Amino acid sequence: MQKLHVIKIGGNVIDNSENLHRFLKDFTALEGYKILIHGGGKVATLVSESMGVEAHMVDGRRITDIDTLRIVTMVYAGLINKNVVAQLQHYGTNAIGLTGADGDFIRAKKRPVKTIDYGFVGDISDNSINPENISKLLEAGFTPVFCALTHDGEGQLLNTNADTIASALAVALSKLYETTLVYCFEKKGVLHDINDDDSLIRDINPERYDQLKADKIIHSGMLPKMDNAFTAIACGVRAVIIGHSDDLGQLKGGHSFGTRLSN
Ligand SMILES: Nc1ncnc2c1ncn2[C@@H]1O[C@H](COP(=O)(O)OP(=O)(O)O)[C@@H](O)[C@H]1O
Ligand SMILES: CC(=O)N[C@@H](CCC(=O)OP(=O)(O)O)C(=O)O
Repeated sequence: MQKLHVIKIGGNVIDNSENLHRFLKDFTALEGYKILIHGGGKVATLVSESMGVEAHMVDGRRITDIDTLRIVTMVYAGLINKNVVAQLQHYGTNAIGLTGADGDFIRAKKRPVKTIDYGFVGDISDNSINPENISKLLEAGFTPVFCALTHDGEGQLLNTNADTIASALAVALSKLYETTLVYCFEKKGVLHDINDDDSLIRDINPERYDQLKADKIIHSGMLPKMDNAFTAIACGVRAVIIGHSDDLGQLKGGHSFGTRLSN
């Protein structure tokens, strides 16, 4: 089996042009098949509020009414995706920018209304990604760059968390490739103390994760990220790394970095 890296980059890195450029250069230098997924929640919130549309998040998910959907479509599929693709072309990666609607690569279902109406937020279910179709792009020499939008197959775009898209892509593609999922953000990895980069936790298994959650060492945005990561491992992804975008270059020599999750 050939190797594949599925790499997600978070909103705080996208927001910092120096970090973003360093990351995109290191991403280009990484050999073999790769797919990039970017978030951009922070930029979407800024643009939304500048247009007079208040941003609401519940459990790390954006309440996406029709005005918010229009804004996130402009920001994720337009502003961020096309800038990332243009920079990657500049560094020498033949990137192709995509939403889940392009090529029918990622379908999702609008989240049903229970106690909360999330609006146009999509959940990805099993078999909603066809890995063979994405593989055709990889084999043709393209590097897919996905933003945080999916579609329902009936003409409706949906907003889907970028960590979830990365995990779902990694799981689907692990049927064809030996896949490593990498979550890059602005910290060294999962930390004992989020203000101390020297407090990196190098390995976490599900038992340790339960303990770290109970001790409130892991909280907020890191919770859904870890849940997505453990789901990926349970479903066939070979390894998951959570670490700083500046350290991606370490993968080049076959080294690891940040926090490594295992079963
Ligand atoms: N133990 C921890 N170690 C590192 N970050 C943590 C931890 N617990 C909570 N966090 C928070 O999780 C955030 C990352 O989640 P999120 O903002 O969703 O990431 P992304 O930028 O990739 O979208 C960090 O910025 C940090 O504030
Ligand atoms: C449904 C939902 O919440 N979608 C996310 C998609 C962007 C994202 O995931 O961005 P980060 O990775 O930068 O957080 C949102 O709109 O914020």
